[in-house]
Amino acid sequence: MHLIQELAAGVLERVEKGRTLTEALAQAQRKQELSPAERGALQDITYGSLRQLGQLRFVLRRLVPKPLPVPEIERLLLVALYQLLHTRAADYAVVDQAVNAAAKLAHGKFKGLVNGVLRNALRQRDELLAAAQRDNEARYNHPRWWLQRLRAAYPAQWADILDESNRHPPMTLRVNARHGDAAGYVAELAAQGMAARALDSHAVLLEVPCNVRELPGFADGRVSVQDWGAQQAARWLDVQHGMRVLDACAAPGGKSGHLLELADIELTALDVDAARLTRVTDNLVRLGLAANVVAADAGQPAVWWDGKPFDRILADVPCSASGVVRRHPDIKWLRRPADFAALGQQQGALSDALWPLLAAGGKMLYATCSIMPEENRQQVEAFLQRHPDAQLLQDEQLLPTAEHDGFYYALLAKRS
Ligand SMILES: C[S@@+](CC[C@H](N)C(=O)[O-])C[C@H]1O[C@@H](n2cnc3c(N)ncnc32)[C@H](O)[C@@H]1O
Repeated sequence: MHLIQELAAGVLERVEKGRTLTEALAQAQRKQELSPAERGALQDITYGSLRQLGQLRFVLRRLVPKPLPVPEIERLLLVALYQLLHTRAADYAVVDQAVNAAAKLAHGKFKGLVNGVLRNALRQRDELLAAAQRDNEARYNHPRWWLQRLRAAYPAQWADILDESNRHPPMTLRVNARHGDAAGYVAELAAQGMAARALDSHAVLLEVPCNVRELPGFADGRVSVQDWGAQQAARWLDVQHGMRVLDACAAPGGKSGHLLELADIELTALDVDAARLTRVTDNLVRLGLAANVVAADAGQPAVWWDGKPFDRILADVPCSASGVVRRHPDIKWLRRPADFAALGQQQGALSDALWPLLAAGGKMLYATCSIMPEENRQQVEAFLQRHPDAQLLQDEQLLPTAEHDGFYYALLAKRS
């Protein structure tokens, strides 16, 4: 098991240096042949450590007031503290493994320190956790600047949003409307001993997340995994048979698939990232549906657009992803306050570039998985100022709850 601690500490290091958790985990798994159980353990420990990083750092500084000269030892301690404070792993085993892992670093100089710190953590557990509750970054496990922004935007809800963002995410399914509905699929799951409930006509919330291989009909495209908040996009766009539709930021293709399930449309699924775009193709193959899949920059339509206007455009623009932090706990530590200016610029430029591609009387849905107003309502207000032929039909800020992630949608119509 000390191998898992070492790998987990390495994943934390790569995230600290700016890699996403998904990339860092994939790299660790490529480097080392792991059994399915070890892969699961590595995933649980890294996701958990990043979810609780504010608290773990606070506890570590209480036990060792100054950062250690060897950052690998710091990360090893954070991982071991996560295991001691938040998992059912046997205390003695966690400490032994961390000491063995420390023996391999810095000529074993910190073996004794690692042993002492972890034993102190166990002895002082209750006091340390109580003290962490009194420090906002430790209590809410988000950077201080993030707390301030959220507090300003949501004076009444900020603490609930943060608590929700620190929970494990729900696993929600979208039943392919071409093959069935939520009520029928819930019954099918029940017959297999899997508890679930319908959220609407085609969305199903699983009581316990599972591997997709256990889902009846997954391989045949009868069902997909998609958060309920994300499922609102295709519904809002209200696609009808025969329409020309553009999904301008399509990868990995969750919303493209949903749009195609709802009507026989001519869909262009575009994304600038050719590697991510292969996942759109894979998803559509599994669903047995087809689109014109294009690797190109949505902001440069002259390069790829045939000049025929679209009846519907989905602009699911790149964003801070602040509404899906519980699925990607690295996000809150990777983002910087300065990112919002660059993201806002990109969001405005993409919306402006896409607007001329929309037919008169057509609709464009501006979407983000962010809860920050500067990426959402404020972007749309500025867009409406720049485009007098645009009318806001409806917008909604979804905040993360037990049933869905945080999303923003604004449905814009082009005056005829
Ligand atoms: C929020 S994700 C889209 C999620 C997708 N709509 C879904 O439901 O599965 C944003 C996507 O925008 C893409 N993107 C970023 N800049 C782009 C650009 N200039 N043109 C096209 N796609 C872009 C990214 O590669 C990323 O895949």
